[in-house]
Amino acid sequence: MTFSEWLRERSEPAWTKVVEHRFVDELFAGCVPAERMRSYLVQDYQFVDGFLALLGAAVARADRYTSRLAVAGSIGVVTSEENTYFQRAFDELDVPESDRTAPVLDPATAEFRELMADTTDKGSYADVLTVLLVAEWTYLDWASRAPDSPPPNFVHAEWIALHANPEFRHWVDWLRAEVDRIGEGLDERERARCLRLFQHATRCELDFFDAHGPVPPDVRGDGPDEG
Ligand SMILES: Cc1ncc(C[n+]2csc(CCO)c2C)c(N)n1
Repeated sequence: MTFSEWLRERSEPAWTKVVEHRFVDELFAGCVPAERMRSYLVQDYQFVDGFLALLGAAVARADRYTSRLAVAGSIGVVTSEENTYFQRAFDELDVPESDRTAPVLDPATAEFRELMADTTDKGSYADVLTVLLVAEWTYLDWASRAPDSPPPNFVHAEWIALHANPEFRHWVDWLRAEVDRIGEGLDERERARCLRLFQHATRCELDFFDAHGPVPPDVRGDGPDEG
């Protein structure tokens, strides 16, 4: 078993709960209510900000030029196609300026950003890759379940298409191979540390989807679900 497979297996059942989340099924069916799609994307834009900083740390800490190049290539995607999607979706969903730039963060977003910020500041190249891998691989895995026919609304359809395409698969394949390569040089303690990070990031992904329902109000404890 490769190191990346081991990390994922040891992060069950949370991993599969992310990949098969109800939010994903609703997205495929094009029936995430606008209010929930809005809150998800507003929070995710804040996630992507921290994620971009983490990609920067990967460029800085990579042990060779070809790895820096591969990571830098993915930065181009986040800053171009992905960024225009957010702007167009925000327009479609009438997201006010304040929520685009400085929304109140959900606890799930805040925790994920803290994990990424800590890793950006203090993590080794292996640590940085581990957190990146969870964020990319979970998204590839859920998107791989997408039905052939896209939902009619572009906000739903493009969010699926951004993660269900051969370029994205290629990038995640590269990340996995890179984690496997770096994993070979790690000692026991460093591997255990990567596993803890992988499990923590997987839990953050699950909390992130859970925060955008549908979860009964008594479970979230913050009033009726308006979706
Ligand atoms: C909570 C959360 N986790 C993971 C992703 C996936 N993701 C983040 S940036 C990016 C661009 C490709 O490199 C992708 C696919 C997300 N959007 N939101």
